[in-house]
Amino acid sequence: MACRAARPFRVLVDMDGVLADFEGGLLRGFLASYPGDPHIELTERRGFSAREQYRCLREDLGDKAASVYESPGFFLGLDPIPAAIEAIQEMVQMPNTDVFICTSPLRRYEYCIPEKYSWIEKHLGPGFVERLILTRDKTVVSADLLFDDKDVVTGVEPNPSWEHILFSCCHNRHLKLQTPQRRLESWTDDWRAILESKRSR
Ligand SMILES: Cc1cn([C@H]2C[C@H](OP(=O)(O)O)[C@@H](CO)O2)c(=O)[nH]c1=O
Ligand SMILES: [Mg+2]
Repeated sequence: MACRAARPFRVLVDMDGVLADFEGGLLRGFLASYPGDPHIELTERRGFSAREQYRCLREDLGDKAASVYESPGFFLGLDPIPAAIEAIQEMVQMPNTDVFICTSPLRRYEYCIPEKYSWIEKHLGPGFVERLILTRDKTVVSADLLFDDKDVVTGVEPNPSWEHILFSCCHNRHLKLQTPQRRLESWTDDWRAILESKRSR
């Protein structure tokens, strides 16, 4: 029987909270749109859903927070996470490595989807748009690693092929990981070591 050559190592990189600063953009947009209302400082953020935490602060604030990220221009206007652009540009050049950006669109997708494409083109160039995977279920995408700021990434596949590396973000910083779960603190942390350790397993 013919042997199949091993495929290149495959990395999925999440977008919001990992490449694009969703939380910083939300706070900035909220303060601009609702200056008289209470807000949540980034150091006080807990839990993945900003809408839920704003709703707990005061019932009407959940919808106000959502109105910020559902507005035209929100996703395109997000700042890159520090050192993210340099890191993914370097990663994509690594030999025997395939890199994809794997992101979930909002349910209200009309601005979010085209703006995610435009953001990639703006910050990483048109060639990178080819690497964009949009899915509400990341568990069905096969890869070796997934860098994602969401603490629990679930879907229809109970045993995803990737190892989830939790990317630190204001809403997950306080979480204590269960062994053997791993974290990347930032793009200035040693992401190369994570790739190499997984590659050699
Ligand atoms: C509603 C919401 C969305 N998002 C991001 C996650 C998804 O992008 P990503 O998969 O790139 O992290 C996108 C749609 O839900 O918006 C947050 O990060 N926090 C939120 O509270
Ligand atoms: Mg994310």
